[in-house]
Amino acid sequence: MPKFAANLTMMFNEVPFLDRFEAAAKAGFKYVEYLWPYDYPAEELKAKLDQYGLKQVLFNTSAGDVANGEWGLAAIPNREADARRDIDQALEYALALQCPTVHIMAAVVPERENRSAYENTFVENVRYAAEKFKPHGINICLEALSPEVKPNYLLKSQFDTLAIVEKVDRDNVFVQLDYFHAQNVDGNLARLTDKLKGKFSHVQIASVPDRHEPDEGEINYQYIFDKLDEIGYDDYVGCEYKPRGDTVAGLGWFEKYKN
Ligand SMILES: O=C(O)[C@H](O)C(=O)CO
Ligand SMILES: [Mg+2]
Repeated sequence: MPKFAANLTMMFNEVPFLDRFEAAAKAGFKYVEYLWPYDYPAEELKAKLDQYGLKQVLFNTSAGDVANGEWGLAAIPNREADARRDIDQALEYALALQCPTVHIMAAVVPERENRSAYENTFVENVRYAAEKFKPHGINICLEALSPEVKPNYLLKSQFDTLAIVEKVDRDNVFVQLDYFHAQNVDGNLARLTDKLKGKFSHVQIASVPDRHEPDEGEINYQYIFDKLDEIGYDDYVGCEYKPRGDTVAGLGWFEKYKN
């Protein structure tokens, strides 16, 4: 049965971020993920995890200058120093939070830019991270984002991500399989899951088209959860969705899966 992680960036936003750990634990979650930890000292976040008996299972490297259109630095040519500083900071946080996986964000590729230069930069920066994280047993995930959410992001299809993972060729680098994006871009989710078996190590879920709870929309998540069990997937499933309304009121779907 999947191990569900509350996404504290998207869920429980009825309360301030630091109160969401308690809210998630009270709602029955044992695992959490969120996009970025860097606004808080790692010690403060670890104290919250310990206080409420939660395990951190994922966070991202920096998004960069979001106000100016950046969404990740690791693929931007000539920004390697910034990207590797962010990777080093992510390692510090992953160690402090005892977090097993870091999602390395790539970048938006502006129109008319040389796409292969971005891909090559990303491969080298991910290899740098893979080698720094390996001695600590920390994995890396790379994620495709649908153009509807993030136009011109380097990775669009799950197969773009798989191609980069294979080019990086390090055994602690995997696909982050976000079924919301996968349905928007690739579809054919059952066959896709079979094709990615063994190559993905973190899953995220949300309804399509509205990115709400997984109990609505065009994806039959019960079928997907059974599929994940069938292939022996025993990593985490991040609930990266915008609640329709009150977070707790929307957790009826979770009742039967409480870990
Ligand atoms: O947006 C997503 O689906 C990613 O998981 C993320 O955290 C940043 O793009
Ligand atoms: Mg995602």
